[in-house]
Amino acid sequence: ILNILHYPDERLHKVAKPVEKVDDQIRTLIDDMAETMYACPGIGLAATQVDVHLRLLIVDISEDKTALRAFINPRIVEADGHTTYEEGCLSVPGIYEEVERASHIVVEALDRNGQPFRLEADGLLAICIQHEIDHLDGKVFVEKLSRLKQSRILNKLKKNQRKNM
Ligand SMILES: O=C(O)C[C@@H](Cc1ccccc1)[C@H](O)SCc1ccccc1
Ligand SMILES: [Zn+2]
Repeated sequence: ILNILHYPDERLHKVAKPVEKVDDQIRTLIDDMAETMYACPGIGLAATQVDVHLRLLIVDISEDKTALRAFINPRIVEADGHTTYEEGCLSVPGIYEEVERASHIVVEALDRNGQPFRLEADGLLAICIQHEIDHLDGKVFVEKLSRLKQSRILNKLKKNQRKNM
């Protein structure tokens, strides 16, 4: 199980670098990230969140954890429509806020064997992939909200940390 960085950790703002070679080390990282994600539980996880600043994310929105997909060097090549969803984030525990994103996307990426693929996604899968790619670009969903909401969230997180000390 890998340690997940918690907002407002500055490392969550680092921009991830492309994966040069899809080798066994990358495949081990994918497996470790999947184990970590399922344990939370979560339906998505970006390498940035486990302090590995490489352009790699995993998603599995299936109920029975049988649809794990790895996206290496993902690029959104088409994005249209609008949808809002009450998002959460494993790096911002306890915070859920409405976020607007594209409702349909086409993503190109490499899979865990280094093979290129193209995926069309709608609904929760599209939302999740956009949320994870934001992590690779050093963005956390709470930063899309108003300044007022962000300050209230930071205060709440600080209060939670004091409580857990
Ligand atoms: O922190 C993450 O990146 C994992 C996120 C992925 C996600 C966020 C918003 C909307 C969809 C996916 C979640 O914490 S995974 C937990 C979860 C589970 C079911 C539905 C939404 C979020
Ligand atoms: Zn997140």
